[in-house]
Amino acid sequence: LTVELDEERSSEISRFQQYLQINTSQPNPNYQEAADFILSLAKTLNLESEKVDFVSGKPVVLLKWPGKNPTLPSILLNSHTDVVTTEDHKWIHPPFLAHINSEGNIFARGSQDMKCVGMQYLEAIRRLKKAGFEPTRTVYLSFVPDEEIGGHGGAEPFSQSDTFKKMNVGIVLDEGLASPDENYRAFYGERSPWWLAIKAFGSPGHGARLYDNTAMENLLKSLESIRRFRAAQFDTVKSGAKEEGEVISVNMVFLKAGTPSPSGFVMNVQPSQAEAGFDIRVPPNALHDLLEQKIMEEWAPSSRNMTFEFKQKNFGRDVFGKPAVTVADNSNPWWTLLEEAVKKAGGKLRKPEIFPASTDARYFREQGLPAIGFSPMANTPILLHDHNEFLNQEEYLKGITVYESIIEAYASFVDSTAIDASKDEL
Ligand SMILES: CSCC[C@H](NC(C)=O)C(=O)O
Ligand SMILES: [Zn+2]
Ligand SMILES: [Zn+2]
Repeated sequence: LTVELDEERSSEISRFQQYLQINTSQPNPNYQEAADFILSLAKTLNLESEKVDFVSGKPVVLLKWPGKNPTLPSILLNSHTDVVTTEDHKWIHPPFLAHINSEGNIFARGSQDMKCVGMQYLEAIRRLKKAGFEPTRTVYLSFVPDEEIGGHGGAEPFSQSDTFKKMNVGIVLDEGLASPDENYRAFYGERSPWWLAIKAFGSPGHGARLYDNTAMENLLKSLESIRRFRAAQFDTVKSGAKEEGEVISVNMVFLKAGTPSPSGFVMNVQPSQAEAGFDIRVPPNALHDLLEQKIMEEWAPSSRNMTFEFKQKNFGRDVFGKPAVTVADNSNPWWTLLEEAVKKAGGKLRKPEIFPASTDARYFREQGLPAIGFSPMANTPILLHDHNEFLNQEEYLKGITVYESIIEAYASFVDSTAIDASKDEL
């Protein structure tokens, strides 16, 4: 049952609750209130702050903790301010109340994805400042809008802006996933979203007739082919040969066909068109050309009177055309520092993974920057986008300690090449 928290810990929890209580759910997020809240916290921490609308009405809040050596590349701690929608009546506690139950579980939309991380960054900085720590590298925090709908109003324009270039970012931290066991998870890349809609056309006709080339039949052939492909990919995950992030996933997300009638659908007319939509996720090293060919030749061939359209398509490539992944071994000091810092804070890390869905980290990787996805939530069921999303308060507080350790290590890190480079400039 709940442990009594001291005053400092109680205020950390209560600030988290306040952030969760701001309804920033898509499609109508209250961004202004969230921005005002973050700016008010920044003031209490003496951080420099700026609000930039790269897209009108979609504020990015930028905070800065200046380092002693501003010539060194900076650290960027990114989080998104929006959350996904909720079906309120299916929750045991209202999703924007941030109710804490007797076990210390804080129920709210965004408690895992990812208001926890945004607040933990700030609380870690609060603790580090109180302990008298001074960063060598500059630490930036970005609170960005619209991650849940693709980042086109947030991280995408931000990562491509002059404001971003001037920040001279050397490493980005962004969101990860909860872990049901005691090990934290860290992500060095992610699958690219391909959201595909296919349409089949065919001759309409009497519902009792058997004839070739109906729209439904044309679409069904695609569905059979896609289902076989999905099953084969899933089998390699089930057998343990591959991780979820290493295969192509294809899930049907809509089906649209039939001739409407006041009582539902006309039952004795075979319709002249039928559509289906798929959420496809493509691993960084997958062969894009082969998949595209498959879509053209098997899933939506024009020879079967079919067309297709991508609602979202990202190749996950950096500026050099290489898969946008971050090196996750000891040849990347940022990776080693993260591993050591987590350990020092008493945590354990699973081996690095490909994030199965999408995050804003892809935009920073596309700029050629290392970015690690990490949300310190161990012993926690994965509830992002689900009903009754919650995070335990003890786990939240532990996460702050983990970030204290990471931020201290990152902001103090001075490698020899960086020293040489900064000397050259003098
Ligand atoms: C195409 S952007 C959508 C982003 C969203 N992110 C997560 C983590 O759910 C997703 O993967 O669907
Ligand atoms: Zn998220
Ligand atoms: Zn999300």
